[in-house]
Amino acid sequence: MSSAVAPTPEYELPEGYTHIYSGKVRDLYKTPDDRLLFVASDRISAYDWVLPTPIPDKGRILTAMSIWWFDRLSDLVPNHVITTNVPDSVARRAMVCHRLDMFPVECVARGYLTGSGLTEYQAQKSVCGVNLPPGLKDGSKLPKTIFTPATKAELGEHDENVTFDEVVAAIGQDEAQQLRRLTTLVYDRAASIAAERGLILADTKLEFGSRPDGTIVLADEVLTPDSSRYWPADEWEPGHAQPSFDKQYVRDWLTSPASGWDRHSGEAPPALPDDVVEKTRAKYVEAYERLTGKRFA
Ligand SMILES: C[C@H](c1ccccc1)n1cc(-c2ncnc(N)c2C#N)cn1
Repeated sequence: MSSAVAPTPEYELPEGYTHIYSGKVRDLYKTPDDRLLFVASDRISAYDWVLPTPIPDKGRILTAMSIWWFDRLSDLVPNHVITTNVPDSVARRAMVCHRLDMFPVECVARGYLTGSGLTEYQAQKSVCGVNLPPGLKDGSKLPKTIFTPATKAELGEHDENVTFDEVVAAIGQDEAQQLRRLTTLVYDRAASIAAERGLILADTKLEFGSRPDGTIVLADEVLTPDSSRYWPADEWEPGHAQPSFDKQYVRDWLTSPASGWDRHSGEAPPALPDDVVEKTRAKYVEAYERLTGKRFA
C-alpha cells in the first residue's frame, strides 16, 4: 500500500480500546482508562511505501530497544511510558503511555550529514538555518551536533525542515530552547553509547510532549532504526550514501532487477522474498543485541 494510505492494524484488542491513529509502522489506541497504547507493528517502510511483507518480531525488537533507551535517558528527561503490561495480542510490542500535549515539532538532531540535511546543505551551505563549513560530503561528521527541526507532515508526506526561529514562533522561546537542549543532550549520549558498540548514530528524530504542569516529556519511540539512522562504524566512508544498518537488504533487493519493481513508477512494491525478510529480521536482532548487550528472546 502506498505511504499515503494508513494501514489497518493487524491485531485485535479487547473491548474498550479505541483506535486513534496509524502511522506507516506504528498504531495508537486509547485505553479503557484513557491512557494511550503505543503499538509497534511488524510493518516496514522503504522508499516512502509500507511494504506488503512484515518483518517478524520487528515491533517487539524496536519496542525493547525504545524501553532500553528510555531507561538510559531517564536522568536527562522523563518519558511517557507507564507500563509494558499490555494485552496479549500486542505482547512485547506495545507500551501504555501518558497522554501528553504533543509539541508540533519533529525534534531532529544530527551528528552526521545525510538525507534532507545534505540536500539543504548542498543548496545553501546550511541546514535549518544552521551554517556549516564548506566541503562537507554525504556522511561527513559534523563539527558539532546540530538541532534540525521539522514540521510534522501528514501521512505520506515528507516532514519539512524549519529553522529554530520558526519553532520559537510556533511554541515560544523558552520551550523551543528546552526542546533544542534536550534533543541534542539525548542524541549526544546515545551517539556515545552507540559508538562504544561499533555503531554510528548519524541522526535521530524525537517527539516531546508536556504534562499539564508544563513538564517536558520524551514521547513516541526513541532511538530505534525507524526513528534514527544507524550505520556500521567499520564501513563508514564519507562521500557516498552509507549502508543502512537495518534496511540495506530491503533497499538493495527492491532496487535490483530481481524485484521487477521501478521505485519511480508510482506502482506499489512487491512482496519481499523470504531470505530478505530473514536477513532484515537478523539485522534488527543484531542492532538490539549490540546496543543492549542482551539476547533478544
Ligand atoms: C506521532 C505519534 C504516533 C504514534 C503512534 C502511531 C502514529 C503516530 N504520536 C504520538 C502521540 C502522542 N500523543 C499524546 N501523548 C503521547 N504520549 C503520544 C505519544 N507517543 C500522538 N501521535
